[in-house]
Amino acid sequence: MNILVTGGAGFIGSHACKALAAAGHHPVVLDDLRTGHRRAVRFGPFVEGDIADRIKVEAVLREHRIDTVMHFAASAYVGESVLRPDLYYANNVAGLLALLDAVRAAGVGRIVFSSTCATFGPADHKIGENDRQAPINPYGRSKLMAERILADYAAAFGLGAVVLRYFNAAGSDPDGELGEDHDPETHLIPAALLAAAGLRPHLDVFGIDYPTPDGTCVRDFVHVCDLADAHVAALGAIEPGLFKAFNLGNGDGISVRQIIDRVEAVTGRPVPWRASPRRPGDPPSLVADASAARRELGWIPRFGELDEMIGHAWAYMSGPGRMARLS
Ligand SMILES: NC(=O)c1ccc[n+]([C@@H]2O[C@H](COP(=O)([O-])OP(=O)(O)OC[C@H]3O[C@@H](n4cnc5c(N)ncnc54)[C@H](O)[C@@H]3O)[C@@H](O)[C@H]2O)c1
Ligand SMILES: O=c1ccn([C@@H]2O[C@H](COP(=O)(O)OP(=O)(O)O[C@H]3O[C@H](CO)[C@H](O)[C@H](O)[C@H]3O)[C@@H](O)[C@H]2O)c(=O)[nH]1
Repeated sequence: MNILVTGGAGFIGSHACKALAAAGHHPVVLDDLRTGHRRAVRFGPFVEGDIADRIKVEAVLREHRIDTVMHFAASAYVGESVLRPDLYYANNVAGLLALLDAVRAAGVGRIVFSSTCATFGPADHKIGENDRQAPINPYGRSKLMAERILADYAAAFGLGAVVLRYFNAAGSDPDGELGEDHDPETHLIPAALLAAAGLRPHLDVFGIDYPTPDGTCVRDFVHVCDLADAHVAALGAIEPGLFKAFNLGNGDGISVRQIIDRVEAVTGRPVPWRASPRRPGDPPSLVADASAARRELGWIPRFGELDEMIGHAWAYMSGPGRMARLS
């Protein structure tokens, strides 16, 4: 299939392109490089552009005879969304509407969408697809609005939509070709690795007084290659006029303190850290029940071990090219 991958120069989108190409598909990347990298586009053509540019997007869809759109492009930082909600609603909601105009105009009827556990509110149990979605930050609300738009377009226009709600993406391509490369790096595991590498003086632990076993936030980490595999599987689940959503995680709740311990064990280096105030918008705990994805998509995570995720991320970060860019 010919697949338009918006955000394919980013962390998860680039890994999805690799998996799609390995499965015999043809990924075409559309990305404006606001947080992604040209060097991460290696598995098909690259078009530099904004998802909100309807004319360009429609032309790309027609030129490459696109069957399916995989929509990764978004603004995706919880903390930033609290400070700049305007950016999040513009890119994640208005941007999606523009993209969907082009998709309809070009007669493309299939979409896979990157959603998030941030569309759920705080929960004290593993979160299933039918749990109440009550986001507590603008990022999560923008993604929930996007889900609702897709569901309404499926019902009204016959669009086939599969929504994949990732929990916390982690790790990197075991071949070392791709990895997480954000500037500044705000995600927990790479931030802890930077502290272990001596490239940050310390890791700030945002809140040590949460109602969790050790007082720090709990998340469910899922390997980026397992997320990529889920996208390949999702292609077979798209049905005209239907909206389907799947939660993707390993079902293991891991705290920030536990991440520090495992990063120290995997790297063999200390992670200096200090307690800092809570980060606005952070739910105490988010852990997935991904049984529907296993059952209906046949999704079987290959890299469910946390140490392996940290090891792959560390191998990528300590590789010569990346280290040279960081130091
Ligand atoms: N990283 C996570 O843990 C996580 C968890 C849940 C959901 N998600 C979602 O997965 C998707 C990918 O996240 P990521 O971690 O790879 O982020 P990323 O920032 O690495 O990738 C996003 C890519 O989209 C591009 N982009 C953004 N806005 C664009 C626009 N208007 N036009 C064209 N390109 C644009 C960026 O340049 C970048 O290459 C996002 O939709 C995010 O909300 C991520
Ligand atoms: O330097 C840091 C970075 C993070 N954290 C904590 O570690 C946890 C995980 O934070 P991340 O920023 O790594 O990830 P988030 O859970 O905020 O966000 C990620 O998962 C979200 C779903 O919750 C979104 O989908 C988003 O795209 C993706 O970045 C949070 O409790 C955060 O406060 C720290 O203590 N110190």
